[in-house]
Amino acid sequence: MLAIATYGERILGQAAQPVQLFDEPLAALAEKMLDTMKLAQGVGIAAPQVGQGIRLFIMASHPNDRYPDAPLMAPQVVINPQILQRSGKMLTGEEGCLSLPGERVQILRHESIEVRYQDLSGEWQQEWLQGFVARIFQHEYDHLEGLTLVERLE
Ligand SMILES: O=C(NO)N[C@@H](Cc1ccccc1)C(=O)O
Ligand SMILES: [Zn+2]
Repeated sequence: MLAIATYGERILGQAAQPVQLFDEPLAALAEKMLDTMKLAQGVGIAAPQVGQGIRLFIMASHPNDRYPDAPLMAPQVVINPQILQRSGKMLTGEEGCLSLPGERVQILRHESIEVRYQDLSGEWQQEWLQGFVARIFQHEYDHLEGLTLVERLE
């Protein structure tokens, strides 16, 4: 569906802007991002990766060829996310990035995080995430800050 920017493209190094309008075009973008992510066998995707410099990403952990052990969750559209708390405990785990095709690297992340974000209707959600889903959230959040796996390599 949408073209995915690859490492080195300017937009991946920029901080994204907060979302203000929770309108139909935003919902349409989220839908296209989900389709694009599924086609690429992904478990998450951030708006800057499809050329949109806004603070929106999708988390959609599900077992597939690339992540056979991934837990199944309903896809979640995350808008204007905040990380409120980070566990002291850190875990190293394997990550890939749709903007770095073929790369799989070991990355250190917080084991659990408390997060707050808006959904497509603008409603605020607040919850604790742990494990692989917390990992995806941290990975996607990095994209909104203009960071990729490359900047996270120890
Ligand atoms: O590139 C993206 N999202 O930005 N997609 C990654 C998401 C991800 C994050 C953390 C661990 C594993 C996988 C993917 O391989 O589906
Ligand atoms: Zn990525």
